[in-house]
Amino acid sequence: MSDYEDEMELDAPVSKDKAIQFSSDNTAGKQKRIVADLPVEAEDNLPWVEKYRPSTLGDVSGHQDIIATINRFVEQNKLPHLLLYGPPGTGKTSTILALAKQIYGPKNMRQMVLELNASDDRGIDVVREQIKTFASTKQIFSASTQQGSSTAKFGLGAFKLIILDEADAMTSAAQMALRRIMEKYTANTRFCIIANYTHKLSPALLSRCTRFRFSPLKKEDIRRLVDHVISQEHVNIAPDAVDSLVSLSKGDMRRALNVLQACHAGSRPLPMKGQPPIKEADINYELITNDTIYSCIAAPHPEDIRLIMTTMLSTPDITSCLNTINALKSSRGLALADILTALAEELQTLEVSAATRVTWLQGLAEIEYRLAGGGSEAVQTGGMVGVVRTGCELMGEKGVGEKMSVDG
Ligand SMILES: Nc1ncnc2c1ncn2[C@@H]1O[C@H](COP(=O)(O)OP(=O)(O)OP(=O)(O)O)[C@@H](O)[C@H]1O
Repeated sequence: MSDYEDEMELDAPVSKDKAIQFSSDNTAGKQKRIVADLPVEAEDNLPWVEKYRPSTLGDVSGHQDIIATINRFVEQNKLPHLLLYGPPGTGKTSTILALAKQIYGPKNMRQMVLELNASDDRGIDVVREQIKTFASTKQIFSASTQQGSSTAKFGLGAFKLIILDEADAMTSAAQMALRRIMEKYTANTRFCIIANYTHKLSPALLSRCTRFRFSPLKKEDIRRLVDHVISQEHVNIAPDAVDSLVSLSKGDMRRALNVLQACHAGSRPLPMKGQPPIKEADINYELITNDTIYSCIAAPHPEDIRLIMTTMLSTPDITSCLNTINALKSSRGLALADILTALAEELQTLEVSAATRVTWLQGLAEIEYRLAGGGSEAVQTGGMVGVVRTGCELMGEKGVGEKMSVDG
């Protein structure tokens, strides 16, 4: 799509409802995020992660300290270069987009914000050409014309904003080039670097930014948005399934929303007597259960993990132990990597001697490492049984057996 067509699309008549629209500008070979007004129907078709993306800083779940500090920067008109880092799906991109919207207002974001996904555009040419061109051009409107933004009040409209998403994928040459550009254009540009890992970023770049770590979201923060989406989208889900969804998301809001949407899409409307329903809210969907959530996430069910653990702890005969586990793995379609994660958590709940615990943790960590490096699933399954049994031998059969009977 040409820039001209982009403009036409933004100028098209629309309803009052607004949403962020994404567009891939293939001509420039880069991803661009475009803020546009969308009709309500178009908004309905968005994936829930986009439909419910926070549109103001106040909508961002959790990270209260970070949001408060960023708000203070804006109030004092002292926005530094930012580095937002942390695990996926915790709100880094959402936070900076909400901030940009607050500073410039939705209408001016296209002129004032350049968003580059460094995974695609990681070369030195991008830094040299695209960023330099954008950073060096002057803005074409004054702060006072920016409707619906806090810019006029705070005078931040003087700055353009460059968002470098997934910057840890940039080459080191591009990072070197970037640090010069950051310095050169500080008078009229602020950079926001987003990354999962800071160790892949050059120290020179790190020292130029104020860093904020986005930790995995707390369960209550995920639950609040999940509950909101459930009621907005009329999802029919059992309460214990919501609990499982929230804890299996492990602090990743994107994962929680994607799984919820996938499960909802998979649940069929129940047959109704009389007239067919007119509104979405009137349709009754099949109940989403705990099992639906586990199979959608492809996580092993806690009962299966408990059975695997009990088998290993109580069966000294390694061959029959392996046969039972392999049969369960193939009947339930379980992957060893998933079993290891859940098993390590489950073993932690047992009261065992320090020597046994160390043997288990160290051994499982090694197996996970070998598996990630391409080790054979069958051989490593044997390794897992060996590690757990070695820990049991250290305690003597009685110790572990007694604990298992206490836990039931
Ligand atoms: N803190 C949050 N509050 C509300 N919604 C969130 C939050 N974090 C993530 N989300 C939801 O998850 C989606 C993905 O979030 P976002 O793109 O901000 O994650 P990210 O931390 O930048 O992840 P990545 O490192 O993978 O780029 C958003 O569209 C939003 O719907």
